[in-house]
Amino acid sequence: MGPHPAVAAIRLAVRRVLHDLLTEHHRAPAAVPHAPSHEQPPPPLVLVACSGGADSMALASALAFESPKLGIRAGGVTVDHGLQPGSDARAEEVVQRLRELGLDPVDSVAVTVGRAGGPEAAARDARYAALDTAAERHGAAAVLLGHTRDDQAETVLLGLARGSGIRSLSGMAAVSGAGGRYRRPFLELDRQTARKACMVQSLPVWDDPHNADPAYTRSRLRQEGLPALEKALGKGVVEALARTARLSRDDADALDSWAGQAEATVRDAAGLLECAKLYALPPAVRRRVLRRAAIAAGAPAGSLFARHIEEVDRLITGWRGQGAINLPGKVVARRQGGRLVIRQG
Ligand SMILES: Nc1ncnc2c1ncn2[C@@H]1O[C@H](COP(=O)(O)OP(=O)(O)OP(=O)(O)O)[C@@H](O)[C@H]1O
Repeated sequence: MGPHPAVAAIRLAVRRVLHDLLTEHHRAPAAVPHAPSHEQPPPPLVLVACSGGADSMALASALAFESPKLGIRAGGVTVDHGLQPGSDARAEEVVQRLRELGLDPVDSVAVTVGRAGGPEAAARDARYAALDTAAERHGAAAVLLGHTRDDQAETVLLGLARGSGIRSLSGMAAVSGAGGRYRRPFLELDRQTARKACMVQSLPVWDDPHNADPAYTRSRLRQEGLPALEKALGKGVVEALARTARLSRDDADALDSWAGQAEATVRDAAGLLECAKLYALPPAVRRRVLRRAAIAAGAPAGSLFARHIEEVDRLITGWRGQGAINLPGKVVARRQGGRLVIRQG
């Protein structure tokens, strides 16, 4: 008898990602350029980022099962955010469970969570910094994350509510981070499947109280928002939102690339943006050109919002002699004699 369907599903999702990694690994140029060609590169190491929750425990179990069959080494990392009493002991428990699955090396990394951008963003920043460091320390080819289709649906809704365009509707990428380090094998898998896979494999899981804490936006969306949407629109809404993410990502990528090409055509010989040429661009392309120019001038991408760009855009499309626009990073945009000047100071 084969494995339970939920276990088969998580293993298949991980196997696909491991296959991709192996293919990339064998295509990559040798780390030592003049090494004799008969020397095989060492087998790649893949780490699982594990909180001890159902999604990442299911991921860890599937990685432990699939990796030896492909000659891949598998390890794990758990991050202790230090936000709850006893979090260090829980992290040690996660380490224990990962070792019991046969993963090696397994690290527990304690981080200090700052305050920048709110508690959720600060914890995420600290976590990714710790995962990056762990991946580099071990020379890992990839770090697997347990985000599911439900997480993706939540991310799309959060992006929609921000009102900042299709890039924020495109959710999380299956591959992201420096050199494509982060992989999300469960992005097309629902949370219930991961939970079920843990249950039938008798894997103990830890339910993070933050996930149910109404103080957090994502928790409210998870507990109240999505269930209400499913009630109103039907169960298919999660899948539809995940599809929206995939389609929006392709659209956003295409528009970004169009804007990259358009930017060169709207600059004069001195490199200044010509307002008349900007005006002639489709609004979606023009706004992207303006965003690129603001970032190139020193505006931090993370604090440059759609409303900033809309204001700069009005210097082109709603010109009535208005003054300079102040942007984050002390960047100023002003219109001068048919040119748009965006620079710091
Ligand atoms: N403390 C942590 N240590 C290591 N990895 C983490 C930690 N918290 C989250 N991750 C990684 O990020 C993914 C998404 O985390 P998030 O908190 O959004 O979801 P979650 O529902 O808590 O996930 P899980 O059920 O796996 O705990 C996790 O599946 C895991 O891969």
